[in-house]
Amino acid sequence: MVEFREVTKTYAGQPAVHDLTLDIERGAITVFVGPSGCGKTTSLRMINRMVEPTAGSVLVDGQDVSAQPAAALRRSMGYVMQSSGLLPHRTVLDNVATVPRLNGVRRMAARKRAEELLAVVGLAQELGNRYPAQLSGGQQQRVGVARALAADPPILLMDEPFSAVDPVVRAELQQELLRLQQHLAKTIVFVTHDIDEATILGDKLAVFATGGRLAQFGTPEEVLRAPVDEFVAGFVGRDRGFRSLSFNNAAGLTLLPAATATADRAAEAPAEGWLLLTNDGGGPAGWLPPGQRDPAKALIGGSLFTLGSSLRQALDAALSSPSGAGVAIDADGRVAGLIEPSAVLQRLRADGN
Ligand SMILES: Nc1ncnc2c1ncn2[C@@H]1O[C@H](COP(=O)(O)OP(=O)(O)OP(=O)(O)O)[C@@H](O)[C@H]1O
Repeated sequence: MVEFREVTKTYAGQPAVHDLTLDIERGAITVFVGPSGCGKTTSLRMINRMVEPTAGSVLVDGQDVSAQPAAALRRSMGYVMQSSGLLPHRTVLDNVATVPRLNGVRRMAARKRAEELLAVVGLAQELGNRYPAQLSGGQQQRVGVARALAADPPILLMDEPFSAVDPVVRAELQQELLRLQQHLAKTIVFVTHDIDEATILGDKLAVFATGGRLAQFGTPEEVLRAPVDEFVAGFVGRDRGFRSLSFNNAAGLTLLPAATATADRAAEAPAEGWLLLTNDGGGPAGWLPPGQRDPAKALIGGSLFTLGSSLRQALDAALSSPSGAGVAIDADGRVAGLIEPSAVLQRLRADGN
């Protein structure tokens, strides 16, 4: 779909991108990741000719982009950037309708489509008549995504789109993008310098190194488990072993039975050992330490492990639990058992890791 062929871009003799050859898969999310100044944005912008290569070529669907009119090419791809790039003097709806209008869609039809897109990206209809400055940063980024999707382009270019919002909103936006992508199946090229964001979103990661060199191209799992050199190993960080647990399915993990009681029955439970309080629906509701059976004294539980999710979640549940044993829940949120940290390690050993 998008191919870089021996692409180099130099500024005043200095390489911003050096000899990049890369195939970007159709319908997948490819993340360009790497430290600041290593050529990610420059590479992205050569796809829609915002930047022209010094040497080499970029092909889209087999056609060299340099042979296509730049303005039309740019309109044929969605583009989302860090500052949402919205036009300040136009309402949200008009911003979203901009590209369809440029493409000749009639005003009413473009606005109707814009209204639908606000819903798609999770924004309330009434925000449509506001101006960008009247929205939060996270809302502005959602509008930016809606605007990029408005002309239904097959390719979406996203340059650090979520880096200006706080971590909670950022995590929400990442999940929204993944949810959208399940239906849309766009070819997405996403730039970030955050390896966590890259592993969450990417089907493939292209790790860039200083000097605009492509250091590694592979799935997030490959990059975390087998970095090709010291640079990539250093960039993906010291937690990479822990992070790569996200790729280990926890099926077969040994669960221990949990001693549970609802708050009104807690006093009747044996005094020894930790007691897991449950609510009426059978879900976890806090922990009582050995010897303590007063529900008002319950300790807040740790993170929960949902059956079927990754070993990373399982280990995190175990490590964050006040009792030292993580709580596993089923799809209905009911307590399914307990996870000891040692069970996670056993499971890993069985996997051969
Ligand atoms: N228009 C320009 N003129 C001169 N040098 C440029 C220009 N654009 C980028 N560069 C240089 O090219 C190199 C790569 O820049 P680029 O923006 O692609 O990096 P990046 O990996 O996206 O970094 P960041 O994460 O900080 O945005 C940098 O050294 C930068 O200073």
